[in-house]
Amino acid sequence: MANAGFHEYWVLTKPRVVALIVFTALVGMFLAVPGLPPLRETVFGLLGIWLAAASAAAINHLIDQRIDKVMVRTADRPLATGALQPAQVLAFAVFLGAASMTILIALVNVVCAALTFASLIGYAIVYTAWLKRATPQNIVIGGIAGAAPPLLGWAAVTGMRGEWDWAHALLLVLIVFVWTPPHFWALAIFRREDYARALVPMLPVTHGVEYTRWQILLYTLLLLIVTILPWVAGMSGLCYLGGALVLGVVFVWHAWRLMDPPDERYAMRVFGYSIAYLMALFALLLVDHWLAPWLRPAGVA
Ligand code: HEM
Ligand SMILES: CC(C)=CCC/C(C)=C/CC/C(C)=C/COP(=O)(O)OP(=O)(O)O
Repeated sequence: MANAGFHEYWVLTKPRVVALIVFTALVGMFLAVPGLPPLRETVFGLLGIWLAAASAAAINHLIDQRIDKVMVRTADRPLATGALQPAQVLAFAVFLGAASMTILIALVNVVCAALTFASLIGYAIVYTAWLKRATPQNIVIGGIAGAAPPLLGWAAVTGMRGEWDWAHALLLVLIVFVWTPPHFWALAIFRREDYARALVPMLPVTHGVEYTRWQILLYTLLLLIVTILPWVAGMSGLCYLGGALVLGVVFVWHAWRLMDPPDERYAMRVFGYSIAYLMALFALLLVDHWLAPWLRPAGVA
């Protein structure tokens, strides 16, 4: 357990993944209400969601120790190298999870706390301990947990009371859900030998690279369609629609090129684009909501 410090614990929280997750929750909060969302629910809601996602990420490290040791991409993780011991990681994850639940229950609301807890269990236990090892559809089903944060943000500021417009939140969840397979499978194509060695049944290992490329193309096309829905539902305006179409067409173009890629690393370019895509798409939702209300159909908040 030599040399364990802040950095090792920070790495356990998958900080960059969780940062984007928290951003999608923030967008869910802003789109939930006209004007600014309430300050306390926004600040503590984001803190609670961040702590829960970080806790889930730490549990993922704990459960995946054996796999992480075998894969080149993950071999330098704190548990794989022995920089941290399993008991330390467990204590850290429980602390983060308990802090999250305390904050959400005391300062936000129970609906948000319950949905956040379900997402934590969904990713840390259902996906990591079970689905990941069981089926090549692991990340499709497990993707529900990673896609939930816009709904968690929405729940934080509305408590899901009253009107039914929280169905709009489900559109944001649907977008992240459909985005997840091309996001992950692009990386999995490049890292397929890692997964094969670790005996993890990811799609490129079980069904081959060609089949996975087709799936990526199909999901990016579906994503292009699904991202039109916020405009169809009157939740977002033309500013969003235009941006979403441009971003989506570029994603489809990348997926199309991946069918016959210029080089082996091209899959990682698609993976990199997927991250920039989601960031930009959610930023667009926010900008559209705030800066371009005049482009939205009359009467829609
Ligand atoms: C089941 C769902 C998901 C799977 C299986 C998955 C898988 C992965 C993997 C394997 C990596 C590479 C991590 C590394 O090399 O350390 C990654 C990176 C990343 N993922 Fe995902 N992901 C999922 C969902 C999400 C979601 C929902 C978000 C955000 C909303 C997200 C955002 C990111 C970001 C920002 C990175 C880059 C991290 C970095 O540069 O360090 N992912 N993802
Ligand atoms: C409470 C809440 C909002 C939870 C969110 C859950 C969360 C942190 C989702 C992130 C998804 C992710 C990084 C999956 C990769 O796991 P992996 O084990 O396939 O990847 P790895 O090999 O890099 O560990």
